[in-house]
Amino acid sequence: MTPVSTQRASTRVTLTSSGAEVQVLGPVREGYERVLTPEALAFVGRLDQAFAERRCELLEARAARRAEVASGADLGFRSDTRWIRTDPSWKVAPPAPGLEDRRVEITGPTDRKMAINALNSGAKVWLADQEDATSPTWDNVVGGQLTLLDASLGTLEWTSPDGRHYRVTGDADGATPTVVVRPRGWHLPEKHLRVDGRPMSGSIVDFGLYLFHCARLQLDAGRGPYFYLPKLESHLEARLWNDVFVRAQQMLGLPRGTIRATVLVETLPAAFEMEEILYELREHAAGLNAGRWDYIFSAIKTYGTRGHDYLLPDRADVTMTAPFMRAYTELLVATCHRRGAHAVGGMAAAIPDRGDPERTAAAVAKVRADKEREARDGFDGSWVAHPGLVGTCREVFDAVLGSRPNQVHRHRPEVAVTAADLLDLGATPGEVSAEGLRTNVSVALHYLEAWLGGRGAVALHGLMEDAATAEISRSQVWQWLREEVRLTDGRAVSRDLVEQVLAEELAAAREPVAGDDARTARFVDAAELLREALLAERLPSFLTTTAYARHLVTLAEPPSSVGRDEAVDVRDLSGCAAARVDPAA
Ligand SMILES: CC(=O)SCCNC(=O)CCNC(=O)[C@H](O)C(C)(C)COP(=O)(O)OP(=O)(O)OC[C@H]1O[C@@H](n2cnc3c(N)ncnc32)[C@H](O)[C@@H]1OP(=O)(O)O
Ligand SMILES: O=CC(=O)O
Ligand SMILES: [Mg+2]
Repeated sequence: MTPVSTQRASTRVTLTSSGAEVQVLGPVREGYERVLTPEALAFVGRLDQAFAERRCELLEARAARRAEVASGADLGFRSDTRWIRTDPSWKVAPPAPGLEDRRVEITGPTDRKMAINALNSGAKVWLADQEDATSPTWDNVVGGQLTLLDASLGTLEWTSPDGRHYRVTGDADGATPTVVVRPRGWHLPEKHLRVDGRPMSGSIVDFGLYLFHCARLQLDAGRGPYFYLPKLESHLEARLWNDVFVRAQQMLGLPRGTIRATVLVETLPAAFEMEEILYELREHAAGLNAGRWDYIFSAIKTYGTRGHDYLLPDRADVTMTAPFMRAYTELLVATCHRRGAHAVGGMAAAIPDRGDPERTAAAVAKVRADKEREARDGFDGSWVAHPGLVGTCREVFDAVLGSRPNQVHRHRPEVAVTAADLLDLGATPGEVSAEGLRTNVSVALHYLEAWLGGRGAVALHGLMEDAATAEISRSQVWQWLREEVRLTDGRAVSRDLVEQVLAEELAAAREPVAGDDARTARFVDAAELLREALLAERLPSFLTTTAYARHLVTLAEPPSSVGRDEAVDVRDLSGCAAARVDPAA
């Protein structure tokens, strides 16, 4: 790697190297220098430089496709890539060490306590989440990398404020899960790190820092640098990731194919390109995951302006047995197994409550039923949100897999899913109720408040809520308002009704935190963000891009040549400011 020269201000590091000038605008707290080394920053800076333009083009392509569907064109399987789907000869790479058996995967954010609990949970895989379950504050981004570094070094420990000491001991046999890191999606920028005077991609930062520091440590431990790739909308986005992998491996002297990636099929457009996505990534592909929550959100985002035929009922009624959801998971399993890839199931949101055994039993029963359906359908393993659910998921998959590590051999030639099946949103049974409307507003409000406070996953009403579930809640309200849907109580959803429910929910949320100025202020900010998103003429692409730009960017000091507003343009949501229309808006 080219040597870099470093100038270090108290809280700002400027690097100059062959072509990459990286600035750290976030505070550099004690310990951060272990992750933000000149070499690591130069590495992510160069990667970002190499792929920034393509990232922005692909984000624009997302916006263009959404506009086409809004004006009446339908999604469909591509004709130009038909040969990929019909050529039976290609397969993805065989499973890498530590990824052969994925019967139970625990997901969770990368703070130290949760990480240790996940590593001790008995799961086969820990999805170390810098995405749906993480609020990307600067401290969470860098702190998460420190957690991953210490976990890879085997030195991860933590003491809670009440004196409880946490360390990694693994399961009863001392085994720890394989670590699979989920970086942020392509739409999110990292505004605390700049290269050539513009914000870097959050995906490249999360991926690049982990790869740089931990790839060799993971390989030495008999595993490897593994990733989950979120929110892809096309095979061209998979190609971009593959090219990033090839370049990154070259730069670090890692053999091609060392990295492995499991792609979340969690957007409606991506469901039409599952096979192409595996093909693009085939030397790095480990499998596909059915990311059900973002998938529902994407269905609303993509078809939400197409009228009653595409209207979804209350969130609680949009289950995995809805025809369009069933079509999606059936296609995913069949596609994966045809190509030798793992099919990994999704998240049942019910979670245990240690203060309420009855609620816990009901949650466990729900999760069991969900995992049983997945195991029967051919999935090779699935996700849980809580250590208390690891045993349930394992039991269910043990019963189907026995001593085999997976059921990739189980082909599903009988599965014949059409474009119409994937788009059959209107056949989802259920109704739109006043309670559903209120729950959506309440969940989105409470989730946003937590997110602004640095927590990316929370338990609300006995369910795990994260960025994906909150996006469903707010986009449903937007769609129901647009369609002026009649609720089961006879009222039509109107601006006035939405404003009224939001005001009532805000008042109810503020009451128990009266006297806590920080939380009160966050609820007010959350309500303002939510109000804009619910009443916007055009459904905003993501809640998190606006919330991030306005509230999560904490500069140690602006770069000397520019002021704060210029350094962090709150209108620039994606870091693609040059684009005519911000594709993340
Ligand atoms: C749509 C998607 O993308 S799904 C994937 C992304 N979402 C996630 O990963 C959410 C993961 N789950 C969570 O974050 C948590 O379970 C929450 C926030 C929902 C609930 O957490 P809590 O309120 O702390 O639950 P609870 O009090 O029951 O936790 C009991 C213990 O289990 C730990 N725990 C709970 N969930 C997890 C987890 N996923 N990973 C590791 N530890 C966990 C808690 O830290 C706590 O530890 P402690 O006893 O040492 O204090
Ligand atoms: O990331 C998973 C999802 O369901 O969304
Ligand atoms: Mg998701």
